[in-house]
Amino acid sequence: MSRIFALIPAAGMGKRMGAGSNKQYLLLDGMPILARTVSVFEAAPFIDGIYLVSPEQEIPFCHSEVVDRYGFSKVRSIVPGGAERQHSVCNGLDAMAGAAADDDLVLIHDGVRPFVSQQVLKTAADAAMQYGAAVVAVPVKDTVKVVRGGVIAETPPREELWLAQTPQAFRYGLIRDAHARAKGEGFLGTDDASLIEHQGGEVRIVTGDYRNIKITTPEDLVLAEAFLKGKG
Ligand SMILES: Nc1ccn([C@@H]2O[C@H](COP(=O)(O)OP(=O)(O)OP(=O)(O)O)[C@@H](O)[C@H]2O)c(=O)n1
Ligand SMILES: C[C@](O)(CO)[C@H](O)COP(=O)(O)O
Repeated sequence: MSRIFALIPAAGMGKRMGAGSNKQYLLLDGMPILARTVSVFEAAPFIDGIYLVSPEQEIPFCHSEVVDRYGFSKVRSIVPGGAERQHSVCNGLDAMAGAAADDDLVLIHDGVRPFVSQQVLKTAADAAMQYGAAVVAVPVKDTVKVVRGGVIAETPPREELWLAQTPQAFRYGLIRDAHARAKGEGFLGTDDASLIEHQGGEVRIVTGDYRNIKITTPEDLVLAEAFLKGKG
C-alpha cells in the first residue's frame, strides 16, 4: 500500500506581498498562514508524513512557532529552501529519499494556500495513485489573452483553460526523476507539473476549489479574512 507524503514549500520571500513580508508567517485570525496550511495535512488521516521547506535561517523559527507550537507530529523534517520554488521543492524531494519509496505518493502544496480541503487532497492523491501525476485546477472565469509586445496575440478558447493550483500530486519516483532531469537541463518551471510536461509526460487535471487561493498580494489577505468569516 503506497504511503502518502506532503511536501510543503514555504521558503519564498513574499516579494509581491511587500518587501520583508515573510507572508507565510502573516497571521490569519491569530494563526500563521503556514500553520493553517500544515494543519490540514496534519488532520488528514491518509497523510503519513509532512516535509516542510523553509529559508535556512528561519528553520528554528518554523520549528518553534509552527511545528512545536501547533503540535504537528507528522512533520518529519524542515529542509532549507532554494532561490526558486523549483529548487526548494527539489531540496525537499531529496530530503525524502530515505523515507519515500518510488511508488509512494507526494502531494506538493504551496505553504501559502491555507484553504485547501482534505477532500481536495484526497482527490489529488487518488488521481496520482491511478495516473502517476495529477494537478488540482479550476476553470478560468475570465477571457484570457496571450499578449506579446503589448498587443493581443491570441485568445485561447476558454473551455480549454484552467488555473493550476496545488496540491500537485505525483508518484515520488516520477517527480524526483523529473526534477533531477530539469536540474540537469537547466529547465525552470513555475510549477512541478510543467517539468513532466516539458519531458513529454502526461499530467491529469482534477477539479479543485476556487477558495484554494494562493496568498500572493495584499488583496488576497482581504479575501482570506472573508473566507475565515464564512463569506464566500
Ligand atoms: N524560492 C522559493 C519560492 C517560493 N517558495 C514557496 O512556494 C510557494 C508559492 O510561491 P509564491 O506564492 O510565489 O511565494 P513567494 O515566492 O514568496 O512570492 P513572491 O514571488 O511574491 O516573492 C510559497 O509557499 C513559497 O513560500 C519556496 O518554497 N521557495
Ligand atoms: C505552483 C503554483 O501555485 C501553481 O499555480 C504557482 O505556479 C506558484 O507560482 P509562484 O510564483 O511560485 O507563486
